Amino acid sequence: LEINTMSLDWGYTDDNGPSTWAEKYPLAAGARQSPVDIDTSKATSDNSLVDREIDWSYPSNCSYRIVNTGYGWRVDTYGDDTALSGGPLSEVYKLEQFHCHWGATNDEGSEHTVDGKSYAAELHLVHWNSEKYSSFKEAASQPDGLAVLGVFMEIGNADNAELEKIISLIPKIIHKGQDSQASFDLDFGSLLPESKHYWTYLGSLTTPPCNECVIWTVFKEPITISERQLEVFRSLKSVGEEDAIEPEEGKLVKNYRPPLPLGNRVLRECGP
Ligand SMILES: NS(=O)(=O)c1ccc(NCc2ccco2)c([N+](=O)[O-])c1
Ligand SMILES: [Zn+2]
Repeated sequence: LEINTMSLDWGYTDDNGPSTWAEKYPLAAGARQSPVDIDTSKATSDNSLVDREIDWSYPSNCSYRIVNTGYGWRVDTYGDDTALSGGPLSEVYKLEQFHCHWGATNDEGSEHTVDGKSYAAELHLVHWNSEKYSSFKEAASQPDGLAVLGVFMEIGNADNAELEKIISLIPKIIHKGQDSQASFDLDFGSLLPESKHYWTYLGSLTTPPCNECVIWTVFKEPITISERQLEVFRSLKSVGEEDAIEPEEGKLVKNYRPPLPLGNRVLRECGP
């Protein structure tokens, strides 16, 4: 019996991409899925969020490892001294990890879109409700368990210097499963936009198992990265070193889920 370990049970190709996920991951067909298109005419700026700005606090040494998940890069963080609060959040959430989604060309790649516009990439900072739950895993099964900050990334002329610290490590994790211990000093202020203007809604993980456990906060203002930096993301491979394939095969050129219907969910907006 030859088990073909090469075929992933989900991914971003025509035969295992987002339109097939619900076959193996039924939550993907839920009514509270992410991402969504942010229709700015539907966003309500009611007083429920007035003066409820998002407050984050991350020590620069909280990142300890970067790993190739097969779906992209992910930086794992020590959450102990981190905190995310305010905005739509009723408790303090701790940073678990951050990662990114991108496309094959610069006119796609973000997961959320704004009035139908895609950005070239989208950064996700994932937090969990450590006030109410005792672990990330437990929180990921609760409707208010996770809080993810979404930051749009657009192509600019300059490199993003902080992101460069991550990009410089990517050649060490080209293949799925590879990781690099890295306690780099990261100024998160450069990975988040200056403006705290955001949209927020109740959604899900944007990859299987698509748990509907995320309070999403998407910043309106993008940060910029260079084309070269984005090309480095695209050099990552979705297969392991042992998978004998052609050099050009298995490149992670896209890892974004297209938007799902907002349905009857409320989309709130806050900020100047
Ligand atoms: N693109 S995202 O920020 O929504 C996202 C997607 C998947 C997973 N994880 C997949 C997973 C497995 C069990 C529980 O969680 C995470 N995360 O873990 O923070 C975040
Ligand atoms: Zn993500």
